[in-house]
Amino acid sequence: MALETDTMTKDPILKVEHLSMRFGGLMAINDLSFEAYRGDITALIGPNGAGKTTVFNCITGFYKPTMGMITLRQKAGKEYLLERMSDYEVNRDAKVARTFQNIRLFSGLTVLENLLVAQHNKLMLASGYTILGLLGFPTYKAAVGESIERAKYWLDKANLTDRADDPAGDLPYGAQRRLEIARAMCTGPEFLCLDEPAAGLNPRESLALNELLRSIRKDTDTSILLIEHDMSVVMEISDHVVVLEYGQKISDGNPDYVKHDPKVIAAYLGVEDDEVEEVIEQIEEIAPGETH
Ligand SMILES: Nc1ncnc2c1ncn2[C@@H]1O[C@H](COP(=O)(O)OP(=O)(O)OP(=O)(O)O)[C@@H](O)[C@H]1O
Repeated sequence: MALETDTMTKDPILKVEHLSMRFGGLMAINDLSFEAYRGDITALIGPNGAGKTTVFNCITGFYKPTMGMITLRQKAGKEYLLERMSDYEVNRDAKVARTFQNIRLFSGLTVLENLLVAQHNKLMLASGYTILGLLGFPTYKAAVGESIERAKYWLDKANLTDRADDPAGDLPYGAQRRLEIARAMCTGPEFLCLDEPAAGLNPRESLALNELLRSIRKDTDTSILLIEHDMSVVMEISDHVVVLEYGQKISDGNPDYVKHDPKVIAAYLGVEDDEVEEVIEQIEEIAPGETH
């Protein structure tokens, strides 16, 4: 299969090798291999039921795959075999953060509190897990200051500073999505997995999301893997796209390559491979230049 990405110069942060996941008689993921590169926004796309969320759940320790290896290599070179780790360890040790299809904020806490709670682990570590630590340790005080600075930084990046004291549950939907991403960023992840971040957003909210994701790519060392149905988001912000159908990879490359891949067109239009040429001709007649 052609891989239209310049893989020679790319540094993989995530390697998925021969991943399979069976649910009873259903092979949800079947011998899937792909890489996500450091600093990139990689999109995992495919029709409904293709297996995208299952891949996410395997990467983030929510499912134990039936077979296969998932290796995350941090910037400093340390490697983690994610398929052997719990969801908690994947987050704490490998520094992989995620969001879910359905929003999971603390809706009764304020926006700022949500960002501070996300840094609880770091603060407890700095306290030495003792009351004396909380009261007197300079390391704890420094960690508190750092957490507040980090929260302020992500409030600003997510364009939520003016809503900092409002309950998270009162925010419009698009702002809640950005808050979830800001909260994940407050944990200082090396790898951020976003499950349909643009789902249900209006065009303006979608633009604000794109801006936030671009600023993560530009201003931080965090690499992003996202599942997305909204093709305008995928094509606009992704560096690399992996396409699944029935649990298998059908295309892998840069957005332009994937967009014109007949297999991808066929999968999305729900036609057989041998009908693709005919469909492409029809598309060419309706919208010249949209296909090769
Ligand atoms: N816990 C589970 N138990 C049984 N079957 C499951 C489970 N999770 C997913 N599946 C099945 O695995 C297949 C892949 O599902 P998955 O949710 O990963 O697809 P998806 O590409 O994320 O779909 P969508 O775009 O609709 O969210 C589906 O047939 C689904 O019904």
